[in-house]
Formats: sequence, structure tokens, C-alpha cells
Amino acid sequence: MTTTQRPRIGVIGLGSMGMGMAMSLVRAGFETWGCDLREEARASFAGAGGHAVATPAEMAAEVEIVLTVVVNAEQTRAVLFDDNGLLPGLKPGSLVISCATCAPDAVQALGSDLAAHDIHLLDAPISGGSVKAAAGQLTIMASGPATLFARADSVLDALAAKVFRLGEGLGQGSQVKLVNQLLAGVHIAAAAEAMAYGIRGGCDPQTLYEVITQSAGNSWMFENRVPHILAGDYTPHSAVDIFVKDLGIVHDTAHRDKFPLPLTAQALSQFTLASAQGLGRQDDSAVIKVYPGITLPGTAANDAGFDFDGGPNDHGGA
Ligand SMILES: NC(=O)C1=CN([C@@H]2O[C@H](COP(=O)(O)OP(=O)(O)OC[C@H]3O[C@@H](n4cnc5c(N)ncnc54)[C@H](O)[C@@H]3O)[C@@H](O)[C@H]2O)C=CC1
Ligand SMILES: O=C(O)C(=O)[C@@H](O)CO
Repeated sequence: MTTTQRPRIGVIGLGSMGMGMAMSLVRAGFETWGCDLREEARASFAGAGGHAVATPAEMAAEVEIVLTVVVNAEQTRAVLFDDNGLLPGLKPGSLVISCATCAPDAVQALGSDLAAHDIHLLDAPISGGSVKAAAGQLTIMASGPATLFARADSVLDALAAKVFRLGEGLGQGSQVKLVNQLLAGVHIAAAAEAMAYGIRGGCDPQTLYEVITQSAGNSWMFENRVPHILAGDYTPHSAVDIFVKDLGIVHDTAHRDKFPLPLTAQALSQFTLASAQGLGRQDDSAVIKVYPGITLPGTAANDAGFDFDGGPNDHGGA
């Protein structure tokens, strides 16, 4: 890359978040490569003016900065190091920006392993959901050396309304993201429980939403997720299994440090129950379906969670 040229960018993982991020980069004028296992995601991205490829290896020689927006640390390692991964094709000195929500120690280990190949890493988890990803209005909770931020600034600015620099060390961004995930998961579980309780008590769901969003019980997650419940539309913007993962990481890291997180444990249990009922790939608001004896908007009576005889209903996949 010369100083006058904009860096050529790769985005691996064109899902709920990565697709909007890759399209934001195209819109901002970056020449952008997008990679996904799913053919329909590649076709959408190619239609939006990006270069679409099926494997990371196919973009490796073309790009200087790569964002990984796959689900977890295991998938992030796979797109870098497995057969058809970015390495060994990625040029020495290139920068990888890790955006998946991962445990801080997993990001630190990734940084060490990449450094052995002369590849740099920024820890840069994201927040705001698919709508803000598509609008280039994310919050990014990043950490890493200042020299890497200088290289990444124009890219991060195209993706985010706010980029927080949380320190020089890898893992510092991810630790803050885990605090956000604790709150996000607990707030979604609480929003679902509150709506289930209100419906059971005979409240009109739409009216309940209007009252709560104008009252002290509101939260960003209540306001953002309850409309999915009201529409009876569980198309995943963020899946139930994302919170099984994220609250699992929060729970496990705290447990390792012998730090009690009783609210996190309870919320994790609710998402795990939903996943066990076959709802893992539905929108995370589907966690409301675990509550018995309520009729949710858009569903027939007794089609919402466990039947009274104790058998789980089959709501199908996403
Ligand atoms: N969905 C949301 O609202 C938010 C998600 N996040 C985090 O962002 C990350 C991505 O989440 P989502 O976009 O929701 O997940 P997603 O499941 O919608 O997207 C992941 C994409 O990665 C692709 N993929 C997986 N392995 C691959 C491989 N080897 N090669 C190429 N493509 C591969 C999948 O096909 C999928 O399209 C996760 O870590 C999540 O926790 C963070 C903030 C908000
Ligand atoms: O935006 C975030 O922050 C989130 O983690 C959620 O929207 C769901 O993963």
C-alpha cells in the first residue's frame, strides 16, 4: 500500500453484521473483498459492487487489511489458519481486525500466533446490531498499538459512529465487549420475561410496548427486540445461539476468576433452554417462547413455548 492509496480491504463472514460492514466499506469507496461459505451472501455482496470469494485464500494476495466477522474464536482461527485460510497468502505486515465476540485470552493467543507470521492484529469487537452495521454506525470497542490504529482509522471510521480506543493490549477491547454482552443478554432475557408476564396478565402487547418504552423500565434491548415479538417475526438479526455463546464466555471467564454473576447465569440458562427447544437459530427475542401458557403475537393459542402437558413445541429453525 502506498501512502496515497486507500488500503484494499477484506471482510470474512457476510452474515448479519459482516454483510452490512462490507457494504458500508464499498459505499465509503474502499475496494472490498467479501468472503462467505454461503452462496447467497456472496451473490448479494457481488451485486452491491464488492468482489465476492468463497474462501479466504482467494482474497489473501489482494488485500492489506482484513476484518474477521465470523461467529467465534474457533471460526476466526479457521479462516486464518485452516486449509484455504488467509495464511500463508496474506502479505507480511498486513493487518487483521478481529470483530467477532471472543474471550480476551483467545484474542491474545490469536495475536501471538499471527505475530509469528509477521501479521498484526487489532482487537475490535462491535456493537449496534445489523441495522447499525448496515448504516456504518456501529460502536467499536478496540484495543491495540497506536501505530495499528493509525493504519485502520479510515476503515473503522467508515464502519462506526464511535470507535473507543481501550488500550494498547489485545484483549482489552474484548473485555469491555463482554461487559456489554452481560448487559445485552440480561436485558433481552428481562425484556422477554416482562412481555411474557404482561401477556399472561392480560395486557395488550402493543400497548405494553408503548407504555414501557415511555417509562423507567425501558432498555435499548427492550425497545429494539420487542418489535420482533410484536411482529411474530423471528428472522435472526442476532440468533439465540449468539447469546448462548456470549453469556457462556462471560460466565466461564467469571467462574475461572471465582467471581459470582448470578443474573448472567440465569439469563444464560434461559437462552440455553431456548436453544435446547430448537430455537437456537431464531432471533434472540425468541427466548420469550420458553414461557408457558401465553399466546404470542403471530402464533396460535398454545403455540408459545412448552405446552401445559410439559412437552416442548416445535417452532422450527430460523
Ligand atoms: N448479530 C448481532 O446483532 C451482533 C453480532 N455480534 C458478533 O459479531 C459476530 C458475527 O455475528 P453475526 O453476523 O450475527 O453472525 P452470522 O452467523 O449472521 O454470520 C457469520 C457468517 O460467517 C460465515 N462463516 C462462518 N465460517 C466461515 C468460513 N470458514 N468462511 C467464510 N465464511 C464463514 C457464515 O456463513 C455467516 O454468514 C459474532 O461474534 C457475534 O457475536 C456483535 C454485535 C451484534
Ligand atoms: O449489538 C450488540 O452489542 C449485540 O451484542 C447484540 O445486538 C447481539 O449480539
